[in-house]
Amino acid sequence: MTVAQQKSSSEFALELVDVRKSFGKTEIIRGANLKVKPGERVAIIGPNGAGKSTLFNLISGRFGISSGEIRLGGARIDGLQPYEINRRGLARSFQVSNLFSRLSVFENIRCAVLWSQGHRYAFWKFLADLHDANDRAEEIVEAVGLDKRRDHLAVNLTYAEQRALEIGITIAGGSSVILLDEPTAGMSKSETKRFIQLIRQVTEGRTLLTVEHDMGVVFGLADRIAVLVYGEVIAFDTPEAVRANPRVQEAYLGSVLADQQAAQAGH
Ligand SMILES: Nc1ncnc2c1ncn2[C@@H]1O[C@H](COP(=O)(O)OP(=O)(O)OP(=O)(O)O)[C@@H](O)[C@H]1O
Repeated sequence: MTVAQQKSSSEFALELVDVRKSFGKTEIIRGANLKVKPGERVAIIGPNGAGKSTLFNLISGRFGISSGEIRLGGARIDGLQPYEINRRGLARSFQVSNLFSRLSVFENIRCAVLWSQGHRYAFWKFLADLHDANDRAEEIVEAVGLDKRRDHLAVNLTYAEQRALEIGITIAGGSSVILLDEPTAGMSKSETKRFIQLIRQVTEGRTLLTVEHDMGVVFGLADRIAVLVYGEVIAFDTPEAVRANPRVQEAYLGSVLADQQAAQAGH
């Protein structure tokens, strides 16, 4: 049974309780609170330097927190190593540069499936016997729309296809909580639209957190939006409520939406 299939022992898939993080004397995350329900899609937005990437690094265990608590399905995960957090059901998107460029799409995803099952890099001789991993990898290749590219090397994929492969690798272990860092960055408008649809499909039934700058993606994908400003979550609500929130308008969204409208008017 994968972690995603286990019944959560908590009302919340992910909880941040007064999380703080300092680098040296500078406090970057200043008491962040967030309660994400199972199956919710949440976008974290905020100005440059607000601490969005840092928050992802804290949740996924790359950095330790200075104080507070982080809970996954009710159980504390702060203080654990990234691989331990991953085993408990939280997966963070790999960067494109972490793909095995000389392996095919299928092989990349099969590696991720095997890794999630506890195999490391000495598994090659057993590959032919690992039917379950093969079947699961086939399903994921299809789910991320790369079936026609199944046997192509990762290095030969287009950028958008590499990002799709990255999503496939992220979901391969069956994690219940998925963290995606700017999943559509660098894509064209039409690629972005297709990609939002793909993310919606492959994360169906899972909890999704994205860090995102593109407001089109945010409003197209998120059930709720967390607005991070100076290391604090100043609003966590539906897209409509966040858009209408005067504090958010003042701190962030007013200027972002004005910039986007100006950019569109200029085209
Ligand atoms: N490892 C680190 N050591 C010291 N300072 C850091 C470290 N990582 C991040 N910071 C600082 O923390 C602050 C928040 O950075 P972070 O990258 O989390 O913001 P962000 O909201 O993701 O920004 P952006 O939208 O520009 O990506 C910045 O001032 C950054 O310089």
